Amino acid sequence: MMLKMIMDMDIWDSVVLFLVALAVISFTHFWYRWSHPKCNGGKLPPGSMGFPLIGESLQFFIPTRSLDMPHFVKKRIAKYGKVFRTSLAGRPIIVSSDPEFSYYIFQQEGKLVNLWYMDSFSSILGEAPSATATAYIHKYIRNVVLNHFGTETLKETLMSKMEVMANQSLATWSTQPSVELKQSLASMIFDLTSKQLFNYESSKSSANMSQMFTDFLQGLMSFPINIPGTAYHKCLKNQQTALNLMRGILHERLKSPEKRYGDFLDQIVEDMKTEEFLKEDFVLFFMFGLLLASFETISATLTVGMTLLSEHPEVVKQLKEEHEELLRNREKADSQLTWQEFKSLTFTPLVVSEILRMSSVAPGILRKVVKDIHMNAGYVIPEGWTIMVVPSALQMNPEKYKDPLDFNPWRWNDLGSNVAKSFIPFGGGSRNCAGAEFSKVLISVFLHVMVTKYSWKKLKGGKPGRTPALSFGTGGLHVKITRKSEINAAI
Ligand code: HEM
Repeated sequence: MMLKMIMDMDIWDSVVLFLVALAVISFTHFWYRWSHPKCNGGKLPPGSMGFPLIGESLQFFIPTRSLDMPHFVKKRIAKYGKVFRTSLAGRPIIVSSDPEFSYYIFQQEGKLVNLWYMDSFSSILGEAPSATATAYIHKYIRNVVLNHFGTETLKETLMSKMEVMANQSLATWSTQPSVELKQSLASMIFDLTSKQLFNYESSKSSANMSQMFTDFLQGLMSFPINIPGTAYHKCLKNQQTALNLMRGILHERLKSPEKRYGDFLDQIVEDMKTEEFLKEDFVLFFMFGLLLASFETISATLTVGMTLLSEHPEVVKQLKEEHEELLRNREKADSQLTWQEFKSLTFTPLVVSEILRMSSVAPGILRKVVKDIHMNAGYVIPEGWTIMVVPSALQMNPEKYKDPLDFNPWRWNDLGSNVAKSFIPFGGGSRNCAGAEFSKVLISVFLHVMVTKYSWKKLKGGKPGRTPALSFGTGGLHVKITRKSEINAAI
């Protein structure tokens, strides 16, 4: 029957039939190749590559309406186990929520894996840096960040600046009927870090640079289609505007290098004379990255913290007792928090750890595979793939944290080093966050001022979720902040 139909066809029908058959065969072949990527000397970890080109991106971006790990990751772990393969935005990816494997990967820096951001740096530097150059640049970056944001600077000047900043911000906010905390905290921290980085004072500038950065970050987590109207397009435009503003500041500095501001850019401008890799674009991307890494992460963490504290008066009570005890033991009640006092706190660090665990701000920590990785059970991760370690999946793992969605700072009394490999808010290995100490001090100082001088009441919002970046819905977290003296006067 089929044969008769074919024999009855004219030449054009046959050509069309041939082309359709060819297209079906090619597409089936392409689909098969797509869903069964090449893997030499073993098999790939279980998982699915989703649809050609978009992979499983659509499922990945389905929002999760709680602080739990993203739905997508939870579902795939249940189906395939703690290490699985997928494809996101056209890239083959291994997702890990396995503490031992993730720890192993963090230790493989420069051997089996490399930092993903070196790719962007290569395009700025014009060529891929050698392994030695990469290690040198990385060392430079860490040192220069720690010089300006590390323990010594915190002790000497930064912690005191943080307290002044918290006092000023809270005093202003307490005069307002309602404050949206996420945005307000973001601008407060942006002001602190941008001043520390390039002496930027937002009050003296007409451009809202902190908003540009916030919009940039929103777009970064959206689907990467660069056409007008998409979040991604807006994200790239915002990045360009912010970079141009920073370029202007850098040019001013290069014009009169003798002028000193005592900030991070002073050191960079000085080092540009001797360090070849410190080209203008590199410096701008570096500062852009640092600003982004600092203010969004801490403001999101603190907003989650304030939401959780609003729901747990028993934690606020113990926090208050600890900080009021500090004040009682001071000779001068209005003096600033000293490093010694900060180090003497015992309950506050538990609260900060619990806030960091639950907020899991970094949606994923990325590494690029530079040499095939052979795992247990004959699995192989091929060179060129990306590994994404998901902190929320490790930090919300019920095998490690009993009732992981419960905000319970006291759990840290018993956990100690048992969870070292399952507590990675700041990443791990030699690339772990250079701003970890800065962030913990800032959160503690803010809480110190908040609980000793103010009280707050949640008005609306404060429903954190993951998209998969931490999000607070459209409304954020609205609170009324009241100064203690006003509460006392009213009594
Ligand atoms: C709550 C706040 C923060 C969180 C949760 C956070 C998280 C992270 C994470 C997950 C990484 C990646 C680590 C890795 O790849 O293994 C990282 C890297 C980094 N962070 Fe943070 N960060 C925070 C605040 C900051 C701040 C305030 C600064 C700067 C002042 C900063 C500077 C950096 C730098 C420079 C790196 C790259 C380190 C390297 O490659 O050696 N971060 N951060």
